[in-house]
Amino acid sequence: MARPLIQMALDSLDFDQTVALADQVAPYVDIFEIGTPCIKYNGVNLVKELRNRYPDKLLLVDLKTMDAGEYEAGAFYAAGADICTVLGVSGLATIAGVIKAAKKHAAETQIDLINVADKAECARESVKLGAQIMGIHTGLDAQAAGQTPFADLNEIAGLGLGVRISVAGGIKQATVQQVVEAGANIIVVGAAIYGAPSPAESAREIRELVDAAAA
Ligand SMILES: O=C(CO)[C@H](O)[C@H](O)COP(=O)(O)O
Repeated sequence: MARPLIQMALDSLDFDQTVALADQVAPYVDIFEIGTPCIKYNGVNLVKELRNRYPDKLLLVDLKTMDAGEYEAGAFYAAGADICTVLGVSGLATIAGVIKAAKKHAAETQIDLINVADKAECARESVKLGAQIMGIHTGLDAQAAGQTPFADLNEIAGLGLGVRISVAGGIKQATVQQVVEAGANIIVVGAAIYGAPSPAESAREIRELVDAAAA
């Protein structure tokens, strides 16, 4: 099995804390995600800062775009994003716009399937448009209501779409093996790392668990 990537969700609002957390976990993760509240608060300058600081890491900007896809995402790809997210619920015109912006910068587009009623249909149509990554995502509010991403991951992984699958939503040490075995190519972790007494130690553990599960 190809080594799954670990994506660190940087979900603080504070610019300096975000950069400091990235520095702590950098040895153990493959992708830095600038989370949605974080990018809304800090904007394109944080993309430029992380791009300059980490030229060799993948950088995902979790825009969760809902409209004006090409226009909104274009600025973030231009600033150095490798991947931007667009909401599946936004519709195919907006998804196509983000994909168009990504192509201009030789970058990629992730579809966030959060709250999409027919996730399989949305995923199939997005792949036809050229999206490279499907994001299975149980958001923080849904997590608080007791939901998990595992059933959705199994459904979308089972479609055999030939694109990478990302999974997010409370993933932690205890669930890493389950999501790797279910077929996730990108494991997103936020609170289980940034909420730990030692984020670096937690990231190191998750790296070991992901690599062991994929071996
Ligand atoms: O995109 C997000 C919320 O919308 C989070 O970044 C994502 O859910 C990962 O964080 P956690 O591991 O804490 O769930």
